[in-house]
Amino acid sequence: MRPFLIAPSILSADFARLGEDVDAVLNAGADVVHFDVMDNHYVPNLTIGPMVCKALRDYGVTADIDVHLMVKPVDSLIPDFAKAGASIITFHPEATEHLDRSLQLIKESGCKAGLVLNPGTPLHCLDHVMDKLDVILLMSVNPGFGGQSFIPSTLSKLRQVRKLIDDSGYDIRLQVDGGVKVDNIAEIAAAGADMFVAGSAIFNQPDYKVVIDQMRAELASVEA
Ligand SMILES: O=C(CO)[C@@H](O)[C@H](O)COP(=O)(O)O
Ligand SMILES: [Fe+2]
Repeated sequence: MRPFLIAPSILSADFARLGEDVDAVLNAGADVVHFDVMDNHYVPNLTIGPMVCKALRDYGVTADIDVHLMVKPVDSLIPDFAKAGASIITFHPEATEHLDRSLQLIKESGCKAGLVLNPGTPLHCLDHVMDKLDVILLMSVNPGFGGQSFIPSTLSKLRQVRKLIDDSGYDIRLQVDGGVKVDNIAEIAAAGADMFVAGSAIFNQPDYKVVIDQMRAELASVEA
């Protein structure tokens, strides 16, 4: 399996000093910035858009920015986020009329593309698009809010998707998002995830490096 990636969700960052907080978490050892976009329509919460992504780039953030779109419809925002500096764009299949077209739009915009499956979303929507995916994101909470508890049935879903990816032969990351903490990250990795979104577990602690180091130590026990 490829190296594990830790992607702090900036939903739990300090928005009043976002650039500094993102720098701090990257300097503490995070790999990727997870950027949650909510529209108060597809999910019952409202967050940030392409201007904030561009602002982070202008501030000097060079790490990959992983844009998790929780918006409906998705297509019109894809070029806007690509221009704003997104590296990866993921969206939920329920939020678009044309799954394949939305994936193609992301690829054409020069970004990596991913699908996000909610806890209750079946796996069959992956069937005919595996060749267009760089990331499959399994939500381990229902989308809309940080700070929720990990839904345990995600573990068996992760095992199923890990097998699908391995059997497909495609180079696809398996990301998990929601309720990821130091005390469950090893179990989640053992089930097949290789990219871990964590918001409250990191940003609600005074020292980000301590948490990220603890997460890496847990992950090392799985790699061994
Ligand atoms: O997409 C979402 C929520 O919809 C996530 O990215 C959360 O922001 C993760 O937060 P924690 O569960 O880690 O606090
Ligand atoms: Fe997210």
